[in-house]
Amino acid sequence: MNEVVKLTNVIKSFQHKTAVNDVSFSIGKGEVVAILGPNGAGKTTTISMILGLLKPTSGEVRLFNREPQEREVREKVGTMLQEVSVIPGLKVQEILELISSYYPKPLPLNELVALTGLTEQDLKTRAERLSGGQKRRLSFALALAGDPELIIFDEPTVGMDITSRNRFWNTIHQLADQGKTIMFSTHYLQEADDAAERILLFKDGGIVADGTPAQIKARIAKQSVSFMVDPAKSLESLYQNEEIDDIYRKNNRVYVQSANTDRVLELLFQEKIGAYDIQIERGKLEDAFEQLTSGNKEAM
Ligand SMILES: Nc1ncnc2c1ncn2[C@@H]1O[C@H](COP(=O)(O)OP(=O)(O)OP(=O)(O)O)[C@@H](O)[C@H]1O
Repeated sequence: MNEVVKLTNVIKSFQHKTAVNDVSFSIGKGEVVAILGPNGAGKTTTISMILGLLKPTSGEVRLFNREPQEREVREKVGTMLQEVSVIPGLKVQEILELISSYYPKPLPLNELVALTGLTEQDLKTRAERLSGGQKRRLSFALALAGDPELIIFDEPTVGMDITSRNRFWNTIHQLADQGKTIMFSTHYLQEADDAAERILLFKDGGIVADGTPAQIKARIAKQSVSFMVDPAKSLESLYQNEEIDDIYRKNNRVYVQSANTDRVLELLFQEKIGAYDIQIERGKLEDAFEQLTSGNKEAM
């Protein structure tokens, strides 16, 4: 495989915290990959190491089979981070021309404008007068200025309105069609599902699932039987059953996940659990995601 990004047993510890704990994965040319996970899962730390902004405590990060800090590697990588900083005193067009001049094969200005939705007016505006949304467009244009082969975004759509969001993802798909490799982090399962062809699901500094959105959904959107029950009632006998994948409580209901819901119903009556208001449901994706990333009986 033509590997663009490769992490091998990467650990990053800060003084009192292991932010990334033994992560390994590789990403091939042309893949669009979402790093998905809740707050503090280690997404930004992982991205910072891929960009060469942080060094791993141990393990190895390689981009194009080289060190992330090498100049020739950095020229092939475009990024838009959470913090957007701009150069005050210069107009948008001047900033773009300046940054483009550092790259060996920059994209022409008109292409940058077409890809990012910058307007004629934006180009003439001084950086310090840009609105939040305009700053983001500039930052997106700067990420693409060097016509990068690998593009990395940390939570790119935070603060974007729906129109900007749609435009952003359309452009990403266009870039993916050109064979660019794209990584982005997000909190939102829906966004990862819509935009990525592969999801790396992070939790507590590790990867708990790696697959296509369809595979991840198939694994987490399991069928379940839900019911109300006296909270004092022990569910121990259910926990011991092999056909049951997981049991959790949400909004006073108990959810029992299993591929065999008929068997769960049988057990409920056999074991005299005292369940009432019983429902059989196909797990909702968002619920399953929440459950998966909030620490339950079984991780994937
Ligand atoms: N410089 C640092 N010093 C100490 N701890 C840190 C540092 N950077 C990150 N951490 C901790 O490492 C863990 C992972 O943080 P990280 O920012 O990578 O998570 P994240 O998945 O990007 O979260 P979010 O979605 O909130 O941005 C967190 O517990 C965070 O507090």
